[in-house]
Amino acid sequence: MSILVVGAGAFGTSLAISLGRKGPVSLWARDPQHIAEMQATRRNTRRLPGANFPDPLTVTATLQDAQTVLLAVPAQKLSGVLTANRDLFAGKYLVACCKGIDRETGLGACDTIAASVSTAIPAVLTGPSFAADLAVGLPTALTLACADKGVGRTLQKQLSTPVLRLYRTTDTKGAELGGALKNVMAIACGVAIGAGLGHSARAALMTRGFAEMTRFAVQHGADSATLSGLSGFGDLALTCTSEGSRNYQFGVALGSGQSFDPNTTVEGASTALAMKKIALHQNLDMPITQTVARLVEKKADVQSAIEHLLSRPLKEE
Ligand SMILES: NC(=O)C1=CN([C@@H]2O[C@H](COP(=O)(O)OP(=O)(O)OC[C@H]3O[C@@H](n4cnc5c(N)ncnc54)[C@H](O)[C@@H]3O)[C@@H](O)[C@H]2O)C=CC1
Ligand SMILES: O=C(CO)COP(=O)(O)O
Repeated sequence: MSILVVGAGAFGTSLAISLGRKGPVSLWARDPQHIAEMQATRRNTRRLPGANFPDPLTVTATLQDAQTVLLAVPAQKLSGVLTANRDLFAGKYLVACCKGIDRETGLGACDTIAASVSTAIPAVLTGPSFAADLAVGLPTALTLACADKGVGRTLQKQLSTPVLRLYRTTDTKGAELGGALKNVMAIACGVAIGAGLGHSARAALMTRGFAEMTRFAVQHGADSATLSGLSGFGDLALTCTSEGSRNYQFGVALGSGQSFDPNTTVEGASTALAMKKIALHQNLDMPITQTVARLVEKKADVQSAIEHLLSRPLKEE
């Protein structure tokens, strides 16, 4: 069964390389010059230098007809890509590989897919995985979530490799919310480290952040066990403690008053704003997410954000 990867950023490219070591896979990019470069060099030097393309990987300018489509564009671009390709994607297995909530609609990836391509079967591939690790074949374990059990089994088998181990669940809500919210917590942890608050403060933020993620996800129909798995706790652990994470790096820059390249994909920034809106509408207490949103919007400075979090009423854990 054929595989198409949509989006030749760091993650899409790493997935295509990883799966291309097992069999045929097409990698679609939107920029003709980028495509020509990748076809000539058999590398993606713009986004993922250092990993060669295996022979079965084809770089393509036209979206190929494939039953399994991995959507590896940033979350804020997902809806546009789906709408533009509604007919081609009808009836396909659409696997969202992005980690975020749409700022306009407040929807996660599966609901965004359902809203744009109602006949497709949505799935989510998420969990702790740096593109650079995956591309060079380092062992990685991810969650594959699909509400349709049969399709979930098919995708698990098709997308697993000897070094990419997929665990299956039907809890798409838990998987996508874990991946989206951990990015917000990674920004918060970066801010703490950047502002010199120390590792104990980071551990506190990770723990209270995990409680916040789980509370929100369960209220929205997720299973708390999913949040404790690779897509929640696993990715939180990786992203909040690693300088390889762009969300964490963005937080460090905010916390230390340094500039940050605005072209870098930082999913947690948009997701914090989306979540802030949802929390307001649903009257939910999400102190860390709301604080990150205020920092992103420049409605608070780091010092007042820290003071705000520390002055909240004392409560039971
Ligand atoms: N980089 C990583 O290690 C990982 C990234 N992810 C997730 O993967 C998603 C993509 O991230 P990256 O690949 O790292 O970002 P990236 O910034 O490296 O690449 C994004 C790609 O999307 C393409 N793109 C943007 N808008 C588009 C549109 N409208 N149509 C077609 N293509 C478009 C860009 O040209 C670019 O190639 C994010 O949600 C991220 O959270 C997940 C796991 C690991
Ligand atoms: O999601 C990731 C690792 O699992 C990548 O994190 P960043 O987007 O913060 O780089």
